[in-house]
Amino acid sequence: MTAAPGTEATTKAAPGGTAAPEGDGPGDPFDQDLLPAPRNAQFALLGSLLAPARARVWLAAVLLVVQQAAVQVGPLLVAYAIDHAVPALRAGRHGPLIAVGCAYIGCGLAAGGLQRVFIRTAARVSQDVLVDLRGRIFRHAQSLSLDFHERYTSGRLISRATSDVETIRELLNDGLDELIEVVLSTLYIGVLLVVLDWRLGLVTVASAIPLYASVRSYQRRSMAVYRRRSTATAAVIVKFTETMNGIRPVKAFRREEPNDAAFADLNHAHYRANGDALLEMARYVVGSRLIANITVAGIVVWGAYRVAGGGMALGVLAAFVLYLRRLYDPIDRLGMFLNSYQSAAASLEKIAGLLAQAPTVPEPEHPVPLPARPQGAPPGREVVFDGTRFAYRTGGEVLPAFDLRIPAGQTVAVVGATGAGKSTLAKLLARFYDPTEGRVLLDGVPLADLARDDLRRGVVMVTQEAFLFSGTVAENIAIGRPDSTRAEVEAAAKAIGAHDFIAALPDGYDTDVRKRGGRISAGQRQLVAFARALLADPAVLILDEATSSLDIPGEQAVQHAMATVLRGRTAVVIAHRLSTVEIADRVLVMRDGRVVEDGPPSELITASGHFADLHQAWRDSLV
Ligand SMILES: Nc1ncnc2c1ncn2[C@@H]1O[C@H](COP(=O)(O)OP(=O)(O)OP(=O)(O)O)[C@@H](O)[C@H]1O
Repeated sequence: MTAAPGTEATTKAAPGGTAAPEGDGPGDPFDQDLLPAPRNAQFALLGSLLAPARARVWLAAVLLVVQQAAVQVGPLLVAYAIDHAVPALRAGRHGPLIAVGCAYIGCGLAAGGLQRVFIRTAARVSQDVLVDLRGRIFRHAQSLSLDFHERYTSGRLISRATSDVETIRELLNDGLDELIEVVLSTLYIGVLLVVLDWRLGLVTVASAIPLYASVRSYQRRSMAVYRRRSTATAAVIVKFTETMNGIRPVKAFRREEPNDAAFADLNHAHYRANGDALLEMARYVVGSRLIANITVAGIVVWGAYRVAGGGMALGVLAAFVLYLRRLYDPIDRLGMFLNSYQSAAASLEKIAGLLAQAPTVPEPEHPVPLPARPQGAPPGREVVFDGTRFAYRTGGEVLPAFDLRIPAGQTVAVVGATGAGKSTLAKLLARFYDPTEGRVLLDGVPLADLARDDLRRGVVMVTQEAFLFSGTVAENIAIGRPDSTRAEVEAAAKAIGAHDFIAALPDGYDTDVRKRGGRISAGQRQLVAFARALLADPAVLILDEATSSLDIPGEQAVQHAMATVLRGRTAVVIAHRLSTVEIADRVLVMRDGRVVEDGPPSELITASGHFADLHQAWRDSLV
């Protein structure tokens, strides 16, 4: 047995359900949101996400280049109207003004049409990227080994897949086109200004130097703030999900108030990080507007003197001022873009760190098939622990040089004090972990060499939490063998003795286990888990027997079901009940990661060893 039910696969829960990730100390990367990744992994990730949409990205870029050209013609037309169409009008010629008006409307329509196509193309690209990214996070998180999930909490994973993906969505949907637009319009306008009047143009271009410095300093300062904000967001999500996951211990230990206080602290830290981010943004906007306004004022004054002196046409000055507005207006939006860029960069870094984690229990490169069972051989398969040593990443050695042979078809009950290493033995046999040294063999084939499908068919572990997924009772049983028919599902349930209670549910086998009326008791959940295992029909079944005290009829039903599911295969039961030990062919007593007694139950009971003492204690507890 390991942690409290429901927490086994994530973390060891502290009282109150506020699970703390286990770490190697202050330097443990798993204490941080940011996991170690190769340099520039985030750019490689972005590149690989955009690669399938390369053609669309180019199309969007070309559309934007043409669209911006159409947009930037406007002030030139105004200059032409002031300097040429108005004098022509004074001379009685209407043609130039009508031509300018039509050209203005034409450019506006073209820009609008192109923008529409661009938005649709960009939206497709960003949707594809997001779907791909979410899928990659889910698939990768699922493929990572149990030791990863025990250290990196599920709350953090959720925040990677939700809030981090969301910030990337914001960048892709609202920020990226903004940046390209700003860069393009700056280029167009810069060239047009120098062409219109090179002296004033150069002054404007010179103003880019302090503006660039302002952007760079904002970027530097805000990166740290955005990292902090994204970590604070994740902390809020982690606290929320972990508290709700552990709502039972929260209630049992009356942890509501301390939890409220802890959540309020995290919420406040998030508020402060958010406030700091906005403050940085405000500083940037104020600074860059000041630079822009000083430049505009200087140009208007100098330009006015030159117009008055006849060195410059009025229309050109008007176009200049219009262009300056267009040049400086996006500065605030550039800040907003940098804002979402910083958030997205921080999120992308975290997601890249997650995706860079390799499973510690990898699929074999050259899988070895399980040998066919000879005719007449006993059912099940032989299990051998061959010089197996094992230590969790966080902690000392749990199994020191472990040797064990379980012949095919044998039912072994494993008993021992808490922390003796029983669950660890079971998890090594289910290949949740690989041994630090030595091997675990199934009919002579190391588990590490078995293909995933062979391993799934070969070894099944039923944990005591008997987890039910959302869906119907029938679907939950069919997880054991997804291609099974309804008749096979019902046959398994009948064999286990679960049919009657399932038939009595509001919709029988089609009852949704998460909906009202579909709630089933702990003992019934165990029966569903047994039916699932029976349907899977593995060669080796590992059972982490529930310790929860069932009522007597419930206990009897579970005992009967257990006997059914264990029959005809190799079985390892982490036994907590006397009755379970009695149905075993062999009992292993474990202490400190070693087998200290090994034999049939009847022999061990009469001997004067550890098992006899345990047996006596059980008997006494039954009185
Ligand atoms: N995920 C883990 N990370 C680090 N140490 C662990 C982990 N799981 C178990 N341990 C440690 O390994 C040792 C053996 O634990 P194990 O769960 O195998 O014992 P057990 O015999 O099944 O005990 P119980 O009946 O209480 O579950 C214990 O000292 C435990 O603290």
